[in-house]
Amino acid sequence: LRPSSVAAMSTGTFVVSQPLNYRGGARVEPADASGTEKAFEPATGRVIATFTCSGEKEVNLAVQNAKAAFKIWSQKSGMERCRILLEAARIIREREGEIATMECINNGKSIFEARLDINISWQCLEYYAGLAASMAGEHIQLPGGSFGYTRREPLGVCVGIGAWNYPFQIASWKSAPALACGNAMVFKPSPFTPVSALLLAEIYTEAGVPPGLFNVVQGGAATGQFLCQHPDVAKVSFTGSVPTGMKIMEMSAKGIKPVTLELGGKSPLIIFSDCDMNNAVKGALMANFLTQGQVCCNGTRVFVQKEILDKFTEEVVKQTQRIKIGDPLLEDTRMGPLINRPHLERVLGFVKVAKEQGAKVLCGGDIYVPEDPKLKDGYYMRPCVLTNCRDDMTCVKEEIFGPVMSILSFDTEAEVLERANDTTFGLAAGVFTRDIQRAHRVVAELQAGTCFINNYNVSPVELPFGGYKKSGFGRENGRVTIEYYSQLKTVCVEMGDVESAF
Ligand SMILES: NC(=O)c1ccc[n+]([C@@H]2O[C@H](COP(=O)([O-])OP(=O)(O)OC[C@H]3O[C@@H](n4cnc5c(N)ncnc54)[C@H](O)[C@@H]3O)[C@@H](O)[C@H]2O)c1
Ligand SMILES: C[N+](C)(C)CCCC=O
Repeated sequence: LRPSSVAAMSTGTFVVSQPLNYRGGARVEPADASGTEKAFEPATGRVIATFTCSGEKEVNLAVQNAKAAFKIWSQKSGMERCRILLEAARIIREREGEIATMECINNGKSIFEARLDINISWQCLEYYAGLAASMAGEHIQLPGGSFGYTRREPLGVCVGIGAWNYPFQIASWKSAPALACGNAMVFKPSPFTPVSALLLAEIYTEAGVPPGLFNVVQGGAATGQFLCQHPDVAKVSFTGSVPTGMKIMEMSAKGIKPVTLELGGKSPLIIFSDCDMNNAVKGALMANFLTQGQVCCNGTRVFVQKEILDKFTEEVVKQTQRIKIGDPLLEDTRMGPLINRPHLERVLGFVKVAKEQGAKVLCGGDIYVPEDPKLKDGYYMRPCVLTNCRDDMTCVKEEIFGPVMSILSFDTEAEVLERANDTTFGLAAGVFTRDIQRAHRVVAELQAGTCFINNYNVSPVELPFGGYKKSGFGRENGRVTIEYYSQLKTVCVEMGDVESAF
């Protein structure tokens, strides 16, 4: 794939002809199989790749390659790792258009958003390159001239398993801190979006990592299980649903492997009547409709204080109806298709149940057929705003993972806090208010790993991201993630004689 050819690509033309596994610094066909999968272009419903899912033998080969590369990489100084990661970040930036185009074709998100995702990805590599160079232990003075020190050491071969909504970004968020700490990685993308992780693998190689440091194996649950159960894997970092997260944790527990779990959510967004209305409306759209609503941290339970309910709702509906749906590769498109047909039907099913349970559809919630004939088999729907919602409705309780916003009204701060926290999820939350004291008081009470004040779904790589409660544990991004990809060795040094108890 060369930048010029891919960047110039139009919807309905791309097919994958190269192998989709990456091992030992090159694309390879897997050594064995556990079935085949098809990847689609959601915009047209076309198959763009049919590929073999990796079996146990291929997973083992990838892990062995990673082990060999780990020996070389883990001996490098932080500065040496920093230079290579910076070079990888530079290449991603240079190839942003090509990578964004691939992401757009395979995932369906608009090219506008795909560029933002790739932008965040190279920033993530830059950030951890910087931290690689400054990673250090402590020196601790002990009595009698003795002393101790700590070494922050890598874990070994880490496994990354990704979801389909942010394919390149997830691969970057996992690999950048892992590699910065001196680890190797075997990454398994979602079988729905197998393509862009290969571009990252090629970029790492071009930047100068040892062959085998970052490998890609393709497949679904069976391949993922081989990875999690492999005895030479030191850690699993998983992004996906709560039910799969539970399985990953169970498998990892058997090998006493640390896990990072980035799982689903049903996050609250609280709009107080003293908010800046313009910003609150924009925030609600950002909280619900990025990537066709298929975002883990979306604020889909929008609690609006009664005094401004009508005005806010009217404006949200007006702006939602203006969202340009269609070919995701067109510059002015802001909403593309959902990931696949079954998922589209699942999301439409949630809207149907919401209506049956008494919610009112103010806009959207139905299939959208673009005028362009080549898009007629794509998976489009119109973004939906629901009102008359109650806390016990399915649309308010369950993660829909589609463009469906539920508006709920509230009277008091105490009431909305209790309702906002009444969920088993705890990924994110947001609050819009001009009252700075209230803003901080409210976020202190919200049971969520990431809270936004007067904005939503921005993700600076300097800030840790992750969940409370069933939304998982461990963090991605920020300085703290170094702790999730390294272990601390304590060295105790005696400068005198041994005082034996015997
Ligand atoms: N918290 C976050 O950062 C974050 C980010 C993106 C998506 N998500 C969540 O991901 C979900 C949507 O993604 P999805 O549908 O791809 O999730 P999923 O759980 O179905 O799959 C995620 C990944 O796990 C793999 N997998 C499935 N079964 C497995 C098993 N038994 N063993 C090992 N691997 C297995 C899949 O092949 C895929 O690569 C949503 O719930 C969303 O909220 C969370
Ligand atoms: C970049 N966002 C919008 C914060 C999404 C992070 C990953 C969640 O699905």
